[in-house]
Amino acid sequence: MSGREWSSPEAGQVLKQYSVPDWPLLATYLISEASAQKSSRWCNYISALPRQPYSLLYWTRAELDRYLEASQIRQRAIERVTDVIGTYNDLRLRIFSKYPDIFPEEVFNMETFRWSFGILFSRLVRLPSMNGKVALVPWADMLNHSCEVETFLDYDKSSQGVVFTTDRAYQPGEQVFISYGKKSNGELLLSYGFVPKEGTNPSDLVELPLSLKKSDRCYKEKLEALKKHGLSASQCYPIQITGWPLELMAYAYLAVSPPSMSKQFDEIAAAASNKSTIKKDLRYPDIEEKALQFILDSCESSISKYSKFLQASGSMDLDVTSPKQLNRRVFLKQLAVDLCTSEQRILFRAEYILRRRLRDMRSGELRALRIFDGLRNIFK
Ligand SMILES: C[S@@+](CC[C@H](N)C(=O)[O-])C[C@H]1O[C@@H](n2cnc3c(N)ncnc32)[C@H](O)[C@@H]1O
Repeated sequence: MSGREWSSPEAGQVLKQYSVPDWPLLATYLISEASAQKSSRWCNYISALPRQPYSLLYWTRAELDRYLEASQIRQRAIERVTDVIGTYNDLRLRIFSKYPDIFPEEVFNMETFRWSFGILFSRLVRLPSMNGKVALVPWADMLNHSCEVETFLDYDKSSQGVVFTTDRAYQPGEQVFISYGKKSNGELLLSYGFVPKEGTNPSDLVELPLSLKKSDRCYKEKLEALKKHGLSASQCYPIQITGWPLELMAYAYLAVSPPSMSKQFDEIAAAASNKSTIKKDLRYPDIEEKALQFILDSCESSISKYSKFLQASGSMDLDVTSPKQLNRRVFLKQLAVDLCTSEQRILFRAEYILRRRLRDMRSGELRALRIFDGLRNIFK
């Protein structure tokens, strides 16, 4: 973005001088152009943008705590809000405060940054053909997402524009969708403020938190091994309706492994790290049952958190003082119910698979024990 493209060229020059990265640069640009109103070349585009994008950036901390307590997306939203506040404060301290005439606080403040970041999170397009460069693409960002299409926006060199090709035939007047990428329902809520219909998103997943037990005799050694591979005593792993990653199983092996396996702690912790490039399907038959039980316990503890929220949501006091606030709270609560229902559904599936695997293992062991007892009786 060159200085000439700014309605306020001085603002563009200052940001260039400070080598501001893409996202904060675009966020500042958007605010600057919005404040230029009719004299901005993007006036029509900006006036069509939502005043309040629907992302989780616009949920208060109390709303996140209340409605998303069961989901790990709550933590992601808190981190995102913190990042946006941090980015704004950094720009304010390093740049805006030094050029108050170019960046007056009435225009460049936390509220306008929350808006511009909300717009970026819900409308930026990543262009694979331009090495993943991000861009706001007027018209293309009017397209809604569908989990059922495989149509992505990209830069096309021959036509020198952003294009997409539909993956199916559409009837005249029918709504055309694109894909915002293979994102879970939680990620779609986080950035775009909506949750797809239940069971329609093949990329959906739930983050399952796992933790080492504080009472573990090898807690210190295991934690050390985890830290060495960039992990901590509590880790989240994605579970999909189709299964879970090898890293999750490795973490479970580490959590249940006895002191006699201390020599393998490092190898297991490495396999639990998704940073390791060599994916290793570790197998420790002696502790497999314990590891599966550990995952099952974690699933059940998460499921009960979702159940508690979903049961309470029916009779939840929305604590409002105006009809406008009531509409907002009803809307947010419904989004949270939809998200929690979809995440809990994945956990129910994992619980079913784990219980069946454990039952098969245990009945196999029982059969082996019976055969062993039978043989012992014969020899008696
Ligand atoms: C890139 S814009 C898409 C165009 C949008 N309708 C608009 O012009 O504001 C992204 C926003 O559209 C909405 N959106 C996109 N796909 C949706 C869907 N499948 N269901 C509900 N809302 C959707 C969300 O509010 C999201 O933040």
